[in-house]
Amino acid sequence: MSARDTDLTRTTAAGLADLLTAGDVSAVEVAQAHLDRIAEVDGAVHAFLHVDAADTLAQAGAVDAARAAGTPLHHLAGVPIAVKDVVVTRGTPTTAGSRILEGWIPPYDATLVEKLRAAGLPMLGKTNMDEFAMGSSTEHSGYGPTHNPWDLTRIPGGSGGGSAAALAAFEAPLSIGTDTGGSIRQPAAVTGTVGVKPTYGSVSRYGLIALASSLDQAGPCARTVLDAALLHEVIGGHDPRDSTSLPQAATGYADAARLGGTGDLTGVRVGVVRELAGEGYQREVSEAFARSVRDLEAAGAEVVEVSCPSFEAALAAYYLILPAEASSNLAKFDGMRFGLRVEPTEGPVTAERVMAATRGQGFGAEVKRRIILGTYALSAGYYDAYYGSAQKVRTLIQRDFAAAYEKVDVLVSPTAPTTAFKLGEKLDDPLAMYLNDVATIPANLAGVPGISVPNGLDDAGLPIGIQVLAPARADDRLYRVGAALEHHFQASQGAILDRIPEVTS
Ligand SMILES: NC(=O)C[C@H](N)C(=O)O
Repeated sequence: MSARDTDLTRTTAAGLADLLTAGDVSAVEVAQAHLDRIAEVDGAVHAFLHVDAADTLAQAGAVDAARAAGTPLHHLAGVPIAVKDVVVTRGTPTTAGSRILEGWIPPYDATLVEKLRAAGLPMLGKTNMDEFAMGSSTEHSGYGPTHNPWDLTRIPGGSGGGSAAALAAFEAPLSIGTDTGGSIRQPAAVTGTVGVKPTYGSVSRYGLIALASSLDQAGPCARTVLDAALLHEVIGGHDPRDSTSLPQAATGYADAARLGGTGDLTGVRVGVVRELAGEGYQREVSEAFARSVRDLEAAGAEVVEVSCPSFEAALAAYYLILPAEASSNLAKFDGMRFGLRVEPTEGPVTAERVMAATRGQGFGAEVKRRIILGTYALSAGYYDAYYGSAQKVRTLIQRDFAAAYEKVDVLVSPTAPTTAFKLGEKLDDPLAMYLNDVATIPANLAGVPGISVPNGLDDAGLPIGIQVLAPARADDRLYRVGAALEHHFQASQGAILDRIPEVTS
């Protein structure tokens, strides 16, 4: 790999866009540099499930040709991107990390993929994830785990560990994730990258393989807050093909990031959520959070403590609502319509027996656990006690957010209770795994947006994240406050990813 290639893979998306616009590099060169990097390190990281170099280079070549012909292009045209494998891509295998979808090639593109293609962002490949986005470590992938580039013996977070690891390993400058309970923000936190869960309904769900439809939200992942904002503007906006899509354009995010990048937060009211700090958080995570709160005050923000008592019940409510919705969404994987089909080894080949054999073999243990939980929670005699109660908690959480936002503009908390743990450490303990999302889940239940921004390293040199939450449709505030936090952190300690050890295969 040449020195120039190294520079291109370490350049931000905004920086690459400037180089491309100025004609200093071609889209093919940028794509090739990232493909070389993937070839060099992905054997060790395993961020990608599928890479098709010829296809990526063809997309990049088309951008170069359009530029040469004088066609007006989007500013990010030619900046390559990795896409989580839960997002359907026409002609490119899409598995959602599950063996049950092995070999399935979608006949259409998700709306967000159409938007990426229209803006000219060449797709580098599909990234690894926990099966159907169920997990916080990417170890539940049917295709083997992704390794955290900071320490290959540790998890990269989940479910979108591949999308986060690809950024931290400099394999891609941008990626797409989905966040149902924290799957964009928690991987961002444990890999030292930036991840945004937009307001529910602000990025189309059309073409996402649904986990829990009332919670799922696709969003941008990047190495800087500005890059995430630029990507959000590409993928966001109303989509008539998604019945829960908001009638709102995705504009003003990059401007908000630039404003926050000055470091000034005069007049911004920030709430520290009492229930999302303190007990159960790793010491260094709490210390880093306290330091950022002082940074926010120094930046001119007015910081107060707020209480959201029902957040204590968020995790429990989530683990009723999510399995209930997932058990219904996953019913379509029946061995007849998509991907895997397993016939019973003996006896008659009936539809029911093909379904049982396919689902028995095609789904992993975590998926089966949640289907069973969800089916139980929805069953006639228990519906009110479980699903009904969980929906009531959801309303209480929404009310807590609404009351908090009467007093403050944004809320802050640590993103995840701990830094990256060892591969295998929590695999036999589902509850310990679920607790990773304790601070991220309330936002999904309420539909409000959140961002995770790098916020330091623990004593072992592993990244820590801070989360900013805003009211629905006020995603611009995430970018303003997130960029200010990034600015102050970098001014005192430099960019976190400058301290990542080189990946050795
Ligand atoms: N997709 C997510 O946000 C999922 C979350 N980590 C879970 O296991 O449910």
